[in-house]
Amino acid sequence: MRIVIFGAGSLGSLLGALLDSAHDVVLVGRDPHVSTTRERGLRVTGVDSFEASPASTTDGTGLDADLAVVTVKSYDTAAAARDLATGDVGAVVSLQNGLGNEETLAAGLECPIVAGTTTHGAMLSEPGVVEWTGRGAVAVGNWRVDGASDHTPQVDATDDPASRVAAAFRAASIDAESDPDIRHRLWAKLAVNAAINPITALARIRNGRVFEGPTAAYAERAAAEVARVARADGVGLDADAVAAEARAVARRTADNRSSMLQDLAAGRRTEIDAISGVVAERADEHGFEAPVNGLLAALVRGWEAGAGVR
Ligand SMILES: NC(=O)C1=CN([C@@H]2O[C@H](COP(=O)(O)OP(=O)(O)OC[C@H]3O[C@@H](n4cnc5c(N)ncnc54)[C@H](OP(=O)(O)O)[C@@H]3O)[C@@H](O)[C@H]2O)C=CC1
Ligand SMILES: CC(C)(CO)C(=O)C(=O)O
Repeated sequence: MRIVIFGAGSLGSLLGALLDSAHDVVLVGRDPHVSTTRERGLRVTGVDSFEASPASTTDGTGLDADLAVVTVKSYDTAAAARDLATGDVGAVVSLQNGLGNEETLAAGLECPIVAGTTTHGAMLSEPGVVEWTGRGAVAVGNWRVDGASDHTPQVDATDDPASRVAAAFRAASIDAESDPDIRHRLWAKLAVNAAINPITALARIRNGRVFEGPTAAYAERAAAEVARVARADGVGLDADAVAAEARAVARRTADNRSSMLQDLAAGRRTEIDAISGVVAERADEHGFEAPVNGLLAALVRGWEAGAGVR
C-alpha cells in the first residue's frame, strides 16, 4: 500500500516508521524534521530501537495514496482535509484524540473515512528521532456520514475500509483491530482525556495526582459529564465505568505529563476544543449543561488567548 502520514510529529513519525516495514510510506511534516529524515533517515528509540527510511515532504497537496493516516493535532484537521482533497487518496483514517475530527474530514473529503484510536505513546525528541514511549494498539472503525459507526457485520474484509486499514497495520506488525462500535471507544477515550488533560495542565501536576486530593472530585465529574453527553448522542457509556477507567489510566500513566500539560508548559495551543470544549457544546445542543467541562474549557482557552496561541 502507498500510505501518507499526514502530520509527521510524534505519533505520525512512530507510525510512519513502523508502517514503512511493509508499505510505501510518505511522511507529511515540517522542517527541520522532514529534511533531517530525508538526509539521515528516521530513528526510533525507546520501546524498540530501529531505523526507517520513509519518503517525506513538507507539502501535503496533490498526493496520491491508497490510505492517508491523519495525525495532526485536532485544530489542524480542517487544513489537513483541504490539502488531502487536492490529491487522490483511497481512504483516510484519523488516529487523533478528541471528538469531531471524523466529521471535519468527512465534510472536506469524498473518500471513505475511518475513525480510530491508539494507545501507543510517542514523542519527537529531536529532528529525525522519535521516542516510542509506550507500546499499545490501534482500533479502527468505519465512519458514516450521519456520525454513527457501522454496526453491520463485516463479512467481506476485502471491501471494507476499516478492515483493510487494520490489515495494513497488522502487515507491519502493529497490533490493530477493526471495531464495529468505534464511537464507543472514541467517547470512552474522550472521557479519560476530559478527566485528566485539562486538570493536569491547569494544576501543573502529573497524571498520577489527578485522582488524589482536591482535583479528584472534578476529574470524576468531568468524566461523568462525558458519559451523559455520550448517552444523549446514542452511545451507551456508564458514568462509574468511565470514571473507573480514567482512574486506572491515571494510575498506569502516573509519571506522565499529559499532552495538554506539555502543550501549556511549552506555550503551545492545546486540543481543549476537541476535548472539554466539545463536551460542553454538545451538552448545550442536547439542552443540558456540562459545567465542569465548560469551566475547564474556558480556563484553558483563557490561558491560550492570554498566551497569544489562539
Ligand atoms: N503523541 C502521542 O503519544 C499520541 C498522540 N495522540 C493524538 O495524535 C494527534 C497528534 O499528536 P502528536 O503526534 O503528539 O502531535 P505533534 O504536534 O507532535 O504532531 C503533529 C505534527 O503535524 C504537523 N502538521 C500540522 N499540520 C501540518 C501540515 N498542514 N503540513 C505538515 N505538517 C503539519 C505539526 O507541525 P506544527 O506543530 O509545526 O504545526 C506537527 O509536527 C493528537 O490528536 C494527539 O492527541 C494520540 C495518542 C498518542
Ligand atoms: C492518556 C493520556 C492522559 C496520557 O497522558 C493522554 O492521552 C494524553 O496525555 O493526551
